[in-house]
Amino acid sequence: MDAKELLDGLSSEQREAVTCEAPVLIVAAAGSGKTRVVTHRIAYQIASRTVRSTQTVAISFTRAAAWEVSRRLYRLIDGAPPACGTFHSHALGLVRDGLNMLKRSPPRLVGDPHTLIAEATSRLTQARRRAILTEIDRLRALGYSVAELLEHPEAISISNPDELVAIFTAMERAKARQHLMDLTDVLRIATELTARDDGVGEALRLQARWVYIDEFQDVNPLQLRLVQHWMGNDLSGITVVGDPNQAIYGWNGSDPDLMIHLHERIPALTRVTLSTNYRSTAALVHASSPIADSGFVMNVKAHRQGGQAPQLLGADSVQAEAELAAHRIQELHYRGVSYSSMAILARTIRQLGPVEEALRHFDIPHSVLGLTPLASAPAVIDLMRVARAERLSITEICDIVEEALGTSTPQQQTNQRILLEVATELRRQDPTADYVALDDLLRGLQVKGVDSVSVTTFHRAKGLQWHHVHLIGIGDRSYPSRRGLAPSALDEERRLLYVAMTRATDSLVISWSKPSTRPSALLAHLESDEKPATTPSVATSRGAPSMGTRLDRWRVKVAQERRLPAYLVLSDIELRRLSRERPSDQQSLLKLLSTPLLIESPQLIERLMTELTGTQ
Ligand SMILES: Nc1ncnc2c1ncn2[C@@H]1O[C@H](COP(=O)(O)OP(=O)(O)OP(=O)(O)O)[C@@H](O)[C@H]1O
Repeated sequence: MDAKELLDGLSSEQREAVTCEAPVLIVAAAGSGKTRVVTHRIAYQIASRTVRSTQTVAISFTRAAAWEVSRRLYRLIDGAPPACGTFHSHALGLVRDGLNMLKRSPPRLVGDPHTLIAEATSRLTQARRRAILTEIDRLRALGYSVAELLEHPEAISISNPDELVAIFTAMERAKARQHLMDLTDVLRIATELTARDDGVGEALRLQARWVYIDEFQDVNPLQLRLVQHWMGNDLSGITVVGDPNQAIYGWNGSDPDLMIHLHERIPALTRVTLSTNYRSTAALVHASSPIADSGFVMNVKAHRQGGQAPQLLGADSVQAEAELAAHRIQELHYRGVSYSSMAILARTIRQLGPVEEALRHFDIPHSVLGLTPLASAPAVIDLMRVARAERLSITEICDIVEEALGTSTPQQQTNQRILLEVATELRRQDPTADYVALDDLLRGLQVKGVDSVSVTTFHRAKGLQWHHVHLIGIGDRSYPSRRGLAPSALDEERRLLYVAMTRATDSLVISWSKPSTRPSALLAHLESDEKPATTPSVATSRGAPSMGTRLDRWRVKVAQERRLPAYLVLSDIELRRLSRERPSDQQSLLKLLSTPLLIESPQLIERLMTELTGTQ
């Protein structure tokens, strides 16, 4: 595409973000088209010869995001696109190239360095061990070495810092002894190599004259330091895009202040704001915006007008809440909504269990934690099983997929081709990748053409969107969790809820279950806008269950007897109608029903009547 074409279809603020001169900070609201802007900006600058592709680097936060950027650039750029990858994949490339030039072999990569210090931590309780290791990870992400910590023990934020330093030292020694490096070391070694005052450093620095970083709010000091050295301490060619309101990786040392105060490091920085949300209806933007306010006011505007405010629902138990979500999904699907345009999101992986169970119970196709139908397609499962069993490298995987393509059915080939495309791109980004990295990438990918509900965590939902989203576990007693009560952690939980709420394009349900009796305090502004809805699963506060709860239990019982989804026995709409109208005879009951199963079964009508009138 030529430079002019690349501006087609962009709003005026997006055009400004694409065309303005670097260095630039693009502050982008949720749903404001960050990926479109980043990819069009890179392509535009290459097409207008402002930057050279070979000296350009695009950095994303996840493999899935890097893959998406790379995929789009292939379509937008005539010729070879620039290097796209995550911080770690770029850093691995630098370590490999740099050490190669120095004729040294790179240390072997170890996934989890904590496994190396089992002995040094064996006396500790589980909780203390976890606290120390988490704190070591945080300090390392901030760039601290053992020597630096000895000079600045005040940086350690847990009790008995000497114990932490001793364990940190043991970990570093174990890695050195076995010639190992972990992912944090990869960033550190890459930084040292790029900072070298010799031909090696010079050659590496040539790669990064222009750098584009997406999701900049999640950058930690170690990552920023790498970029700074890689660019030869000249940040004039940098473009960063992000939203401080979506910073959710504090545990990894990331700090939205790095973005908010970037102009202090780069005085020539131009700031462009993308304040229009193209994703969500005005009602949803209105509902999520107050949560976003973290001293970084953005005044988000909605491109789409109208819409419904989020629905607030309470349930009796975690299981009832999960069933509620499943019912709603089934009902929407019944009305023609595709499964893949719906998602159920939770704060923690643990909360997804009951949801998965409820969806399985109702035979609703779903993908948990982004394990997409591509990853679960039989042809892909078979190949990945071989890859895992034989611990194949990415090159070997590409070979076996290519081989399999020759003998597969056309149906198998569709998924295998996508797999090959993904594996080939991963090999290009990171030739040292293996089956673990590919597995990881496949989990994060949304594949078109297969219909299933996404069930995932708030963290993993970042950057994605669905038409209808249901957030579970957002009650006054459960969100934020007790762990989130320190002021900085509380801020992060608030931002996390903001990320989750802004994933919905059209409708959003927010639910909770006992012991919570109302929505999280973070949603107080919604409660005053709209009285929380009562739901089929809500029980009265004390004593006898409400009519809604009784009818819901009744339909679940009948559904189980007949091995049917509950919505086919009695839909949510009918259930609410019956709770409200309370018909006292069969004739008025029949007028309120539309589900064929009930209408055609005198026996069920009689049982339902008994339930409604409370006679046993
Ligand atoms: N100029 C535009 N006109 C119409 N739709 C647009 C425009 N720009 C972006 N969109 C649409 O808005 C939606 C959100 O875009 P995108 O996912 O890139 O947002 P984002 O800024 O990355 O959001 P988030 O940070 O919340 O993940 C997408 O459906 C995209 O196609």
